Amino acid sequence: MDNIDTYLVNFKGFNFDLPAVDVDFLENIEDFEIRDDDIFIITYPKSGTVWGQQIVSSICFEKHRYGTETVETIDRAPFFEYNIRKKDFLKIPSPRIFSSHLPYYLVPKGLKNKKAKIIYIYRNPKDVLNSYFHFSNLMVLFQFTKTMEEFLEKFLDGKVVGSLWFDHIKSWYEHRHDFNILFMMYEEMKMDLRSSVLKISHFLEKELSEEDVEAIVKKATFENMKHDPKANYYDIMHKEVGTRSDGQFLRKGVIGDWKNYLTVKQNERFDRIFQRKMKDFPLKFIWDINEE
Ligand SMILES: Nc1ncnc2c1ncn2[C@@H]1O[C@H](COP(=O)(O)OS(=O)(=O)O)[C@@H](OP(=O)(O)O)[C@H]1O
Repeated sequence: MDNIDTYLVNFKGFNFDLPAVDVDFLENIEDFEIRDDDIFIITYPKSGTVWGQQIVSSICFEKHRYGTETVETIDRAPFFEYNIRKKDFLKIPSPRIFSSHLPYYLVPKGLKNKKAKIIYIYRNPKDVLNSYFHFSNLMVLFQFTKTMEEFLEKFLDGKVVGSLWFDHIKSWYEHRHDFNILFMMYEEMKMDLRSSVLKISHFLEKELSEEDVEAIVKKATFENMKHDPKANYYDIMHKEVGTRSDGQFLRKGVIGDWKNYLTVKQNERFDRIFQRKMKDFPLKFIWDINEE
């Protein structure tokens, strides 16, 4: 355990958000008892976690899908290592859905039984960087960074919650055979939400009617989530955790917004590092809405 500054703590080589993490929980995470029907949504921060929560919750729970309950998405699919609302995970009825940014080597070892399921959502890292820059400056739990240049430095050094993006995705992918895992790409979800919902429901072995699929797709659009108080995190951010301004969690939800924030020089630098680090990595990335 190594406190890096007032915002970051390093535990076993991975950076956590110091104000939000429960260190005792981390110490015991390896032995956390996994149920066969547990579902984990795992991401590097700002890659579509909350979107995944909304989709998976709507697939698993009819009441969530049709809005006939008052449960917020964060309570349907709580963050595992950031248990902000202090839920008793042992009392959550099955199927439990957890959200997490953990690296493969820190997740409960029961996940290796390959019965419980993991959905790993990834996003092109320039949009991750950009989303992260805005989010960190909004939330009091994260360090404020004046310029994109400064944040880029931190991101490329892995001095952020979640450590290095490159390590996170590469090591999860390399260890995919140890888990029952489905990789989903944010950009594909954006371009074809319906197919993505079907892919996820198939992986979760949930039968859905045409009406169900339609309801889930509708519920998981950016526009719907942005205006749905149970899904948009407004209360938790602004009333419970604390923000520096009136920004939104569901900021833009688009592909390629990084183009509005990275200079040509910053972009070229990113490309050079990306090419070096991701050489031979088989998953493709979509950087621009006009790409396929
Ligand atoms: N429905 C839907 N459609 C498209 N995009 C969506 C959706 N829901 C969330 N988002 C966008 O995902 C970004 C937040 O990522 P995370 O949920 O992983 O953030 S966190 O790590 O849990 O804090 C953040 O991206 P940016 O808008 O680029 O900042 C959210 O807007």
